[in-house]
Amino acid sequence: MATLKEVESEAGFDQLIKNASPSTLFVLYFHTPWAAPCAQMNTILTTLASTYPADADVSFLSINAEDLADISESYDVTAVPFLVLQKGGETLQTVSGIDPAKVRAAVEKYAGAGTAAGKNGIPPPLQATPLQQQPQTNGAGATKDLSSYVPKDSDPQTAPAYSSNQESQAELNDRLGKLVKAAPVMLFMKGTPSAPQCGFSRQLVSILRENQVKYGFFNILADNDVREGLKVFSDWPTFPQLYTNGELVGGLDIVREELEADPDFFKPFSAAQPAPV
Ligand SMILES: N[C@@H](CCC(=O)N[C@@H](CS)C(=O)NCC(=O)O)C(=O)O
Repeated sequence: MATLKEVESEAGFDQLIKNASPSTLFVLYFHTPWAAPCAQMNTILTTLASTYPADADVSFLSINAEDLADISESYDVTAVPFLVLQKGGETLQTVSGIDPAKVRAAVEKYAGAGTAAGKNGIPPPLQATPLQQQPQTNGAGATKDLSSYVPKDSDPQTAPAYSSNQESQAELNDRLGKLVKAAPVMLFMKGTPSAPQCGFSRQLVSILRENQVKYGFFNILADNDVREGLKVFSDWPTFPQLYTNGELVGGLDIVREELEADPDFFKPFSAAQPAPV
């Protein structure tokens, strides 16, 4: 059966791509060791890979986005987890964040379905049950984003569907407490970095990009509990909200002020620096 292979070096990656047949589908999975959602994505992709035979024309590669910065830069990776589907040197599709159904649908679209037996081994969220559902947006592309979703349960597969009445206040606070620490820099925004749904969020994404900050993000339009809960939890009424090491920095205006006062504000979180552990 096919496996998810860790790419060890840029040279190794180049070699793999160069030697591949033009018909091989590459599933490039960018991750970092410190981003909690990547652990879930790892399980999802390992299971999905196992549904294909070893000689299938599909190659699942896991790439540490920080250690192999040249590769992640060449694929415009600004947040993890991030998936690129590529064939014959052409990017066919990207998937940002954890969305098991979307990941599986994307891979199957280009590689065909895996084996039925293997499919049965895919955790439930990969089949029908979404981890969260979101109200339909205006169709601008950010229909679902869970990139830095940390489930309230220890088992990611049993994370609750989006619903206001399923989660007590204490449970929500517990989830929010984990979410704000899901990555050293966490951005709670409207939409996704590639498709922001609000100008303030768009501007903050640009600032993070300019400063080469590696960050996790959460689309608050995907989860109204998080949207409303975070306003109370952090006593901050608007979005975007930026957190570093679990502490609220503020919204767009505050981030601008911080940067004005200290242009190196993001240096500890910059792609140029080793990731804090
Ligand atoms: N000046 C604010 C602007 C942010 C803002 O006003 N956001 C509004 C509109 S996008 C908001 O989040 N409102 C609450 C909501 O939509 O839930 C900042 O510095 O971040």
